[in-house]
Amino acid sequence: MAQSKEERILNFVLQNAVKGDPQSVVDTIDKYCSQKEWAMNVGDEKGLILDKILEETKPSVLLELGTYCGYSAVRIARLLKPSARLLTIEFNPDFAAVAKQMIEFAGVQDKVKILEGPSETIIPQLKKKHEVDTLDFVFLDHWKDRYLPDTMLLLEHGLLRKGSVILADNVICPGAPEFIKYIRNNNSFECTNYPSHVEYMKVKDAMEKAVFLG
Ligand SMILES: Oc1cc(-c2ccc(F)cc2)cc2nccnc12
Ligand SMILES: [Mg+2]
Repeated sequence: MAQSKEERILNFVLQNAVKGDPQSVVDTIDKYCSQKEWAMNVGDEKGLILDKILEETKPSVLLELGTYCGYSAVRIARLLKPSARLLTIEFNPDFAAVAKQMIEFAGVQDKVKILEGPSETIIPQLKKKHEVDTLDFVFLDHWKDRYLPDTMLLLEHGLLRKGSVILADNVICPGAPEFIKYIRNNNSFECTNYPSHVEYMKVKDAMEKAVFLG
């Protein structure tokens, strides 16, 4: 079978990054995707915003929606304290297979667990099947029309607590207008916008942070 773009990214990492060094995996993916083939990783510019918010929040239990090749899972895991855990949901089995190898090569597999399937099915299972009480940090980076319904699911299933941080990628491009309209008009959330650019491009984008007030 012809190689996919995601397999080409993985192979470039396996051949050029340092095994067990998450920073080198992040840098190598950025190098490939800025010079050879564009891919929808959060990238280094928005990645630095993600890093800063993680360092301010110091989360222990994290959820990511949209694993893709595992770039942000590795980027997040490299900053987590030893006891912290990241659950990451990926709908596409081919992407999940690449991400699994990426995460293992980076050496962060003890902190990251990939949950394969649709977010609308997995979110309701987090408490009973994945031993989650509440989430400290949620990174929304999957299909933009799922941002609002999945946020509603998190609330409905009591997965957010006072101070839980939701960080959403791509609120300008491709955009998540329904999510933004809801979250900015909901008094239970304190929102902050972080202007940036689409990964590896000059096109404007932004991330939105929403802190749940309980
Ligand atoms: O960060 C992203 C960027 C884009 C994207 C695609 C095409 C463009 F032209 C511009 C931006 C799509 C994404 N889908 C899911 C998760 N993250 C995404
Ligand atoms: Mg994105």
